[in-house]
Amino acid sequence: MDAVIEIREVSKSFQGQSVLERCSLNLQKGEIYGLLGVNGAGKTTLMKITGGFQQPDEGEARIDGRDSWEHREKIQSRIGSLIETPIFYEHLSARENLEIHMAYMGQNRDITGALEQVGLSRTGRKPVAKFSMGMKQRLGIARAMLHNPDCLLLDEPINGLDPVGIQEVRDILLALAERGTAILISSHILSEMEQLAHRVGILAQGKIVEEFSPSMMRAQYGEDFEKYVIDIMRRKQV
Ligand SMILES: Nc1ncnc2c1ncn2[C@@H]1O[C@H](COP(=O)(O)OP(=O)(O)OP(=O)(O)O)[C@@H](O)[C@H]1O
Repeated sequence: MDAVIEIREVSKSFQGQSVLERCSLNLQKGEIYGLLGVNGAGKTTLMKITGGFQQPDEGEARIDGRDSWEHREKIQSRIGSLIETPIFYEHLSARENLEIHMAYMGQNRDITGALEQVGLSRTGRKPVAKFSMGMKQRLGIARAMLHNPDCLLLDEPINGLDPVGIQEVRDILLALAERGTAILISSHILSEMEQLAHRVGILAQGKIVEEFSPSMMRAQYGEDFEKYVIDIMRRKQV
């Protein structure tokens, strides 16, 4: 089966400091891939390169066969992404922000349904400036998935969400994957990855140093599962 996301031997340095070093990974249609790594491991950088928001020094990222950097405008109009803190028109409401986004994407989708899905349907005319961090995060998720993208890039999407929000987002992502969306998601929270990801990759020393299926790993290691994974992350840290 063809991969929706293909990252091949991507390298990236900032001011001579290598962050990614010949990093490769693939994602299939309908797959949720969890990117796990310590602070500064390069997860956000990898997400940005995947979505064509940053140019790799070497190697390539492809979405649906297209080079993400070369075709970044087209790619970014097709994928959904939530990378770092989402930026909104702060003086406008949640609905107005989504309307502007839809106009930009040249689409007309069910904004009411999307707001309901993320629990923001009753925010009315309240400007985003008055939203809590979790509410902004929910709005970012609604915006990322509003146009039913084939591919979603989500950098720590449950950051700032309450347990209800986490459950809602988890259900939404599982349903999207069920319908065929490929989802690359980063998180620091292993238990969250376990409940969501089909495959988890540990990013350390600039590349994926270990890949596993959380359910198989749990079956194999039982209660020692977390310890095993944290040990790998610790050992591979530079
Ligand atoms: N534009 C930039 N200029 C300089 N350094 C950068 C830039 N972007 C990222 N870095 C550096 O690259 C490294 C990896 O950053 P990145 O944000 O990708 O890590 P991360 O795994 O997402 O971290 P966290 O879990 O803390 O969010 C860090 O040392 C960061 O300071």
